[in-house]
Amino acid sequence: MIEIDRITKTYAGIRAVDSVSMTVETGTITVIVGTSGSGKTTLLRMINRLEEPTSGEVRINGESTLSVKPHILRRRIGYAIQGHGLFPHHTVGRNIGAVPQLLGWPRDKINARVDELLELFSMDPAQFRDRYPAELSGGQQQRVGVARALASRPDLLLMDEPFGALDPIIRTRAQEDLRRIQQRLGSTIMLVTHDMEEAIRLGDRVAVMDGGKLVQHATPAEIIAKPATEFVANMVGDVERPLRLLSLISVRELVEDGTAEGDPLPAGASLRDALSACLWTGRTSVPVEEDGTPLGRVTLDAIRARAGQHA
Ligand SMILES: Nc1ncnc2c1ncn2[C@@H]1O[C@H](COP(=O)(O)OP(=O)(O)OP(=O)(O)O)[C@@H](O)[C@H]1O
Repeated sequence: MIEIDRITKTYAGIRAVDSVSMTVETGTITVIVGTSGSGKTTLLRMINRLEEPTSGEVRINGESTLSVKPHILRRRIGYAIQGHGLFPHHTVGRNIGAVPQLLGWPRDKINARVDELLELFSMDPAQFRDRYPAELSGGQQQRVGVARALASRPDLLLMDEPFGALDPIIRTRAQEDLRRIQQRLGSTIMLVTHDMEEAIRLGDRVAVMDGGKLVQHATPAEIIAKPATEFVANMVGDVERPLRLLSLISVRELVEDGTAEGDPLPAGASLRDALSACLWTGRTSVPVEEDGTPLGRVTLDAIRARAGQHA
């Protein structure tokens, strides 16, 4: 568990981060979202002490980060940034193995870990392990950057706009990969973005920053349905709120008996996907299946009623 306790950073009398407190549960993703200059990066960098707090503290599993030397702390906390920051003259394998090597892991264990991570990121180890960063696509470099940050199984992974440089399609894939890998490894992640869409898609919790203050810290569904301030409501975008809400609810929740025409949707698809399928086909319902077995259908009326309930 990560406890952030009234952490504050003042630059020349201005509070870049103003008494922010929050608790992050182990094995979850917290996304910090806010406009430019709201203090997101400063908050993140105080956690691994790349910035020293003016006041307040951070505790990781009960231990204050102030009681650990910063360079030791940073070996225990992964850090991935936009543009990945890979060492250009080191191979992919050496890049990923950098922190385990610093920690003195035996070579066999490092090699096994490098291959395990490459496989997790769908990159064939035999093909990629000995390449240099310049021989990879932008999306592959980004994956290697995240793999490197995860290599020593850190207590916490901090990510600052990790997908900022990726085009929209690769970005969506990178987000899905991160979710899958986080669930597989049980990692605890804090990720900064200015993109509410990304926050809602990735976060177990979303922390919204405005002018250095934490204005709301809640689940994506709560953020959408009950924005704490006008600023949060604006960030979510009033017009898109029903659609965002539908994207968080699975078709399984609204499936009913009966048949429908057209290609079936998997039960894990979102109501937004179901709405899209209805609009695209001009039909008022869509069939639903699970592992090839028909489950029933979901209707446009049911989707409309659910969107109107505001979670
Ligand atoms: N080293 C510094 N010296 C003085 N002011 C700083 C310093 N670093 C950040 N600030 C100020 O602190 C505030 C918060 O900056 P921060 O980088 O944390 O915001 P952010 O939300 O991450 O923004 P962005 O999305 O643009 O990166 C800004 O007003 C910034 O100008």
